[in-house]
Amino acid sequence: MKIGFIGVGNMSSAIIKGLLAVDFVKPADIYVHSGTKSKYEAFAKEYGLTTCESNSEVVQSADYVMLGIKPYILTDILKEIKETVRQENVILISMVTGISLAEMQADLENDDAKIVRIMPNVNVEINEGMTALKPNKAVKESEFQDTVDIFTALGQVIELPEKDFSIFVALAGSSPAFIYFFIDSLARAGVKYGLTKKQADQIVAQAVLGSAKKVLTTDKTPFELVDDVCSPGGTTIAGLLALEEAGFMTSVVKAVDATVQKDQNK
Ligand SMILES: NC(=O)C1=CN([C@@H]2O[C@H](COP(=O)(O)OP(=O)(O)OC[C@H]3O[C@@H](n4cnc5c(N)ncnc54)[C@H](OP(=O)(O)O)[C@@H]3O)[C@@H](O)[C@H]2O)C=CC1
Ligand SMILES: O=C(O)[C@@H]1CCC=N1
Repeated sequence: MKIGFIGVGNMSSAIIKGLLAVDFVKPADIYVHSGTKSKYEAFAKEYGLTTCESNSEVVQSADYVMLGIKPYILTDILKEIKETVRQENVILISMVTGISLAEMQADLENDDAKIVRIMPNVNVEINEGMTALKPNKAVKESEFQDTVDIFTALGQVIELPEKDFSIFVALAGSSPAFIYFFIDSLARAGVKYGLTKKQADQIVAQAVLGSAKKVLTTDKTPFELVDDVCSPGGTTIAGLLALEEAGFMTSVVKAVDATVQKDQNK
């Protein structure tokens, strides 16, 4: 399988590193092109990837082409590659937030163009990603299965209707930033009490990792797990009530609301 990337920024490079880590494809079977030649050439050289001279050349070279570009340039890029897309049996995989399959087909002026809309997160780099996928009608079952296989190699996958992509962005696409921020805040409190930041980061990250694994492996709900940690009259309930007095759950929901709103106003 040959996989192309139009745009090799934070998200595409995380996907590439994750794929190479599990030998999903040979480095030379990954084709890249981005906005700045010096940047994508240096990245390609470091990982042994194949460079292309244009976005259209990526479409000519690869079977599956990921669109790893910002929403505001997607229309221009689709117009740039639309003739090549017509000529090649290529499957486009768009990770671009807020742009529907129908909008992309319209930009390509081609309802037969094969497109899978996805929403990954940066943790694909360590093969612990969470990716949502939705193919358009033109994508064959075997082609969609290939796309699912790519992202299964990079973590967990879920097929979702497009109407759920905005909330998925908040819960999985953007949430690593919220979770890193939570980890940093908790660790910083550790520094306030005399730990080094390095010690505190490690302690908190392991606590978050263990808690996430527990949620994924138990039949209990997260709320029941909260109860299990809160000893009557103990330290945890004191901390938990202070967290809620400061509006923890409301803050989290507000973050999700803002993320969803931004995604829908792209
Ligand atoms: N970052 C994340 O965690 C996630 C991002 N996404 C989505 O992925 C997409 C990419 O995001 P991200 O990787 O963070 O963004 P970056 O800004 O890191 O990367 C954008 C890429 O687009 C390239 N680019 C700009 N102009 C062109 C052009 N004319 N032709 C080809 N490539 C071009 C840039 O090239 P250069 O730098 O060489 O100029 C760069 O490689 C966005 O739509 C985002 O919403 C989705 C899920 C998670
Ligand atoms: O911030 C963004 O717009 C992208 C989408 C999800 C994560 N990063």
